[in-house]
Amino acid sequence: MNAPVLRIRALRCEYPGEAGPVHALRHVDLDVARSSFLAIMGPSGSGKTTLLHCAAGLQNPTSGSIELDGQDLRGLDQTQLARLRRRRVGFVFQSFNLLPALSAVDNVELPLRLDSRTTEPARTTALLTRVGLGNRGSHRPHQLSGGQKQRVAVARALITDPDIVFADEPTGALDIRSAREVLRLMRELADHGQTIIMVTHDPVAASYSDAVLFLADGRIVDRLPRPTAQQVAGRMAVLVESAESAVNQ
Ligand SMILES: Nc1ncnc2c1ncn2[C@@H]1O[C@H](COP(=O)(O)OP(=O)(O)OP(=O)(O)O)[C@@H](O)[C@H]1O
Repeated sequence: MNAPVLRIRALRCEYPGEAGPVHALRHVDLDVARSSFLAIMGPSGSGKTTLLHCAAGLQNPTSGSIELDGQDLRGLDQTQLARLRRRRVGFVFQSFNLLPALSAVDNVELPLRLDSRTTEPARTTALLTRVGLGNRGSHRPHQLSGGQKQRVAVARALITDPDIVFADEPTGALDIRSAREVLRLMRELADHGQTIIMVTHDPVAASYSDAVLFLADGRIVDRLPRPTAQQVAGRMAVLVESAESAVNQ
């Protein structure tokens, strides 16, 4: 593999808990290739969100290293981490997180404005066209369907030309048809060179990725390249069952 765009080594993350520390990530090593679409799955509480947040510079791990395109996040102070989040990564959330008072165009341009950078109307229009909403630029979120809102959110994530787009349950709030549209879009983006890391509970969503990483109890326990939804569902059933029997012991 060429130099990975994301390189994680010996990552551990603990939270304080009443009965001692909660080990959310125990020892995670991970290389993510540029232009790849990676899905992260695992039972509830297995550490998916923690891994996504650490990798995106939203949260400091307890120990271990994270390199984004060769830059070690460990040495960065909060201001530098905020700049890295604004410029080098994009986010897509289950709940869209669009500002209701702003048009689609203004929502897409928001990351540039927050970073005091100039906007280029032609680029915004091109991005909205790329996500299939070229004629919806003046619409506000309440005038858009769930799938359209999420496609605006994808365009917003792309406006800074990020190294990686992190998507946390991007189809969790969508009906099946809208979810498929968003997933097809993400697949197309990855085919055109965009690196995407997506946390999902949905085996069908995971089947759009190049590979699925399975977490259990804070560790990577399996990896499935070129996944089918059936294969993913089968592996998840085994992991959920063993997580449940561990809790009941
Ligand atoms: N802020 C926190 N304080 C204490 N414990 C936390 C905190 N955030 C997460 N945890 C714990 O860390 C572990 C991993 O949580 P995380 O949210 O990363 O899992 P997840 O796989 O994303 O779960 P889900 O699928 O339910 O969203 C869980 O045991 C969780 O209870």
